[in-house]
Amino acid sequence: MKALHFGAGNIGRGFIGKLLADAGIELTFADVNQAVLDALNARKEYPVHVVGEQALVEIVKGVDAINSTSEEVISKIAQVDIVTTAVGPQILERIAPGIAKGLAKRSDSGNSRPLNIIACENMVRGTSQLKVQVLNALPAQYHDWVEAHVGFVDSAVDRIVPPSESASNDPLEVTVETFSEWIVDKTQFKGQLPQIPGMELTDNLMAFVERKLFTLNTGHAITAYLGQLNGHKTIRDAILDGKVRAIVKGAMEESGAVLIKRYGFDPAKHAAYINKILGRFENPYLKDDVERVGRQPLRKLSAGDRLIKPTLGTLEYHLPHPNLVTGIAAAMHYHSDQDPQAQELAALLAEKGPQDALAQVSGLDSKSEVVADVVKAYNAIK
Ligand SMILES: NC(=O)C1=CN([C@@H]2O[C@H](COP(=O)(O)OP(=O)(O)OC[C@H]3O[C@@H](n4cnc5c(N)ncnc54)[C@H](O)[C@@H]3O)[C@@H](O)[C@H]2O)C=CC1
Ligand SMILES: O=P(O)(O)OC[C@H]1O[C@](O)(CO)[C@@H](O)[C@@H]1O
Repeated sequence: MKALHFGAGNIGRGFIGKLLADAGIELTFADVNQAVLDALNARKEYPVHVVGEQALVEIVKGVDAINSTSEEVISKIAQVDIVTTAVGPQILERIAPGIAKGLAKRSDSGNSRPLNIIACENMVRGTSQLKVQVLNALPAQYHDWVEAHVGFVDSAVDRIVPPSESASNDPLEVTVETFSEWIVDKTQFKGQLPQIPGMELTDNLMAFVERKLFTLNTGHAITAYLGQLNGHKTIRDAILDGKVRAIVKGAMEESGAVLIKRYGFDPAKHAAYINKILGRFENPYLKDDVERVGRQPLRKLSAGDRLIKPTLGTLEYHLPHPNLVTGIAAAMHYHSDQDPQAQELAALLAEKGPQDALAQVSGLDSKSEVVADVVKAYNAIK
């Protein structure tokens, strides 16, 4: 088996790429970070520090790398059996044209072996969104062939992998938590279902995507935003602050009530899932900055993402949402000199004020009660 993985970053090296290589799959990374590409091609391996009760270092072997903007990507797509991505939601549209060219070459070369593409991004059905972008870039004469031979498989990816503070300045070293969960939609594969240890196959993906995105990521983001407001630099410090913890736990429970209603989750099991996540946020072995988790606040305040989607669910089922409201208000106060979206958010708030800025970013009705509640919380924080 051969695989091409776009995005040799934290999750790419620390989780998805590691699972593929450990399964004996011949793995090539595609990235744009030349230092990472050169190091991968020079060494063909890299260390993963799995931190927890017992820290261990696992060496990922038999990997190489190509530049994501090169023609080599096209020939790789024409030959491999699996393509995975972990580039960030906003980058998917940039890799779609290269994937389209590769699929055309695969068809023209008469390669009828099934190819499965799995986007591993913090998105709801990110691969289905990538499929639309690939088909938009692919001449219509190939579309039927793609439907017959290429699976676009949605997934839920869960492992906390902060940027590694490599003591040895190794650009490849990555530090990961022990916990990991990669769940893929088995109904979308073409050909044989691959048996990759650590990759769970399900026919009920949406329940798992929403459980992860609207529990872990919802809680994580609110921890980051309240953490910054309370002067904490790391997620651990923030979640150990009782004021922050109470609101984060409350928000995950409010979002959880929606998930329990929508997917019939067992309430006791879901409460345990929430408590396990709070423990993961406390992880003393991970150094995770609030800036990483709070990055790109416009994306995180958008309608289908971790703050607004759960709140819409509470409105749909007439469930309480005071802690989600506080979390949204805290997100609106997020600031970062390095994050263009944080600067854009601040400019929008200065120009339009909280009510209209929130409505524009989230798609919520500016005249709605929930927007009024958020504005009140936003001004109270101010
Ligand atoms: N870090 C984490 O704990 C988790 C991250 N994720 C998701 O994984 C995705 C990646 O996140 P991270 O690994 O944290 O980010 P990262 O920034 O560490 O990795 C992204 C990689 O993509 C590369 N890249 C940028 N443009 C590219 C292009 N055109 N072609 C190929 N590669 C390109 C970057 O050079 C970088 O190496 C995001 O969607 C994130 O939401 C999901 C679960 C956990
Ligand atoms: O990668 P994003 O969506 O910007 O957000 C970072 C999130 O990804 C994760 O790393 C895992 O989903 C969380 O640790 C964090 O909430």
